[in-house]
Amino acid sequence: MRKPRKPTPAQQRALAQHLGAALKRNVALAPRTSFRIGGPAAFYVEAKTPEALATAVRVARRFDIDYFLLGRGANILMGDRGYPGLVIANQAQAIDVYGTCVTAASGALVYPDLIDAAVAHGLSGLEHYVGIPSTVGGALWQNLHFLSPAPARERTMFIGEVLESAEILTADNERRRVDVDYFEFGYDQSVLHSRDDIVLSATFELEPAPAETLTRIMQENLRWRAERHPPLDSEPSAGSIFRKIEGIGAGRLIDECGLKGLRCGDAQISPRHANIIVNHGQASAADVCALIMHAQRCVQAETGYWLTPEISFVGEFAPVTRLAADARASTAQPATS
Ligand SMILES: NC(=O)C1=CN([C@@H]2O[C@H](COP(=O)(O)OP(=O)(O)OC[C@H]3O[C@@H](n4cnc5c(N)ncnc54)[C@H](OP(=O)(O)O)[C@@H]3O)[C@@H](O)[C@H]2O)C=CC1
Ligand SMILES: C=C(O[C@H]1[C@H](O)[C@@H](CO)O[C@H](OP(=O)(O)OP(=O)(O)OC[C@H]2O[C@@H](n3ccc(=O)[nH]c3=O)[C@H](O)[C@@H]2O)[C@@H]1NC(C)=O)C(=O)O
Repeated sequence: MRKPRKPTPAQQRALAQHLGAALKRNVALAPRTSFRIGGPAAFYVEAKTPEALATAVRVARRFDIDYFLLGRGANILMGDRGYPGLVIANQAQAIDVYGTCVTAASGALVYPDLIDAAVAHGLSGLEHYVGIPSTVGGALWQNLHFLSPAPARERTMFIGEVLESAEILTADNERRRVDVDYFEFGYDQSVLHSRDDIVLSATFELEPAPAETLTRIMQENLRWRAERHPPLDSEPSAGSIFRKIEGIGAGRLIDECGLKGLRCGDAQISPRHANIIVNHGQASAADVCALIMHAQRCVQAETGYWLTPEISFVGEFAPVTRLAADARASTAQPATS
């Protein structure tokens, strides 16, 4: 990814002129990410509707201003020096239900808002993703997934299976309705990784189902997550740090290298799940990067596998100053607070 640039004075004037009072400066981003890490956005705008989202993106593109589209901030590590360009926070959240179809603006939260709306109408297809932090746009970007219902849990289910169509803003700034095939969904994969399209809204085709079935699936899935993953509210994280290694498991490799519980500053490889790094309060992006690099080196040296990050690294990063040796030493001294 190209290093984002600070807008020139002429670009800053264009932003102020076209975004008006909605444009904010120097806005803290850490509270807007699930990791609660990272420096501020130099320029920041909240888009409350798909139209406002399309406008903000068009302005940034027209004046060649670097921008980042922020969803729930659940799959990113924001750099300690923040984002020097324009952060567009997607807060377009309208949800409409017609028969068995649910249409949501791309900034709507999959959980709780979209799932609650579907379940309240007795509609099945989205309840599997309960407890996973994501906007609708982020969910299509990554083809949000979870295991099929208990007790079998025999396969992975993907949100692409219930997507009917979406409205996108193409890289050429055209608003277009596209169907599910357009997305070329795979595991953690969609066409959005390789094209500059923005999802504005999405329509899901769901199936009627008894309320008891939907409630049971949601309770079982919430329990599954609570048993395996650190709680997001008290131990902020970005979910899995590394991509899945099919049939082996990134988490298993890190665990087998004895790295669970390893700390660097306030960042720690979760003692509960080795593929999740948690922030104990004041962790910096540099602390997280030190743990990532350390895990990559250890796993490669001991198993021959290279761990590829699943999260996106956004903005400007300070150098990693605390290194593996410090991190390893800190495991010998359990935190006192
Ligand atoms: N399975 C699990 O347990 C978990 C899964 N996740 C995944 O993390 C993601 C979190 O979503 P969210 O917090 O909303 O996303 P983020 O704010 O973390 O942004 C992640 C990326 O999504 C892309 N994106 C976001 N919104 C849109 C949009 N409207 N149109 C096109 N691309 C978009 C952007 O890609 P770009 O930079 O290319 O524009 C961005 O880099 C989901 O995909 C979810 O599946 C997260 C935690 C746990
Ligand atoms: C949490 C995420 O997604 C989750 C998703 O919730 C669940 C359910 O579908 O399947 C994946 O988890 P996972 O725990 O199976 O993935 P990995 O981290 O690769 O672990 C694989 C296996 O390793 C073993 N494992 C895991 C952690 C650990 O500390 N020790 C260990 O031995 C477990 O047996 C586990 O099943 C997704 N992770 C990835 C990287 O794909 C996320 O994307 O942020």
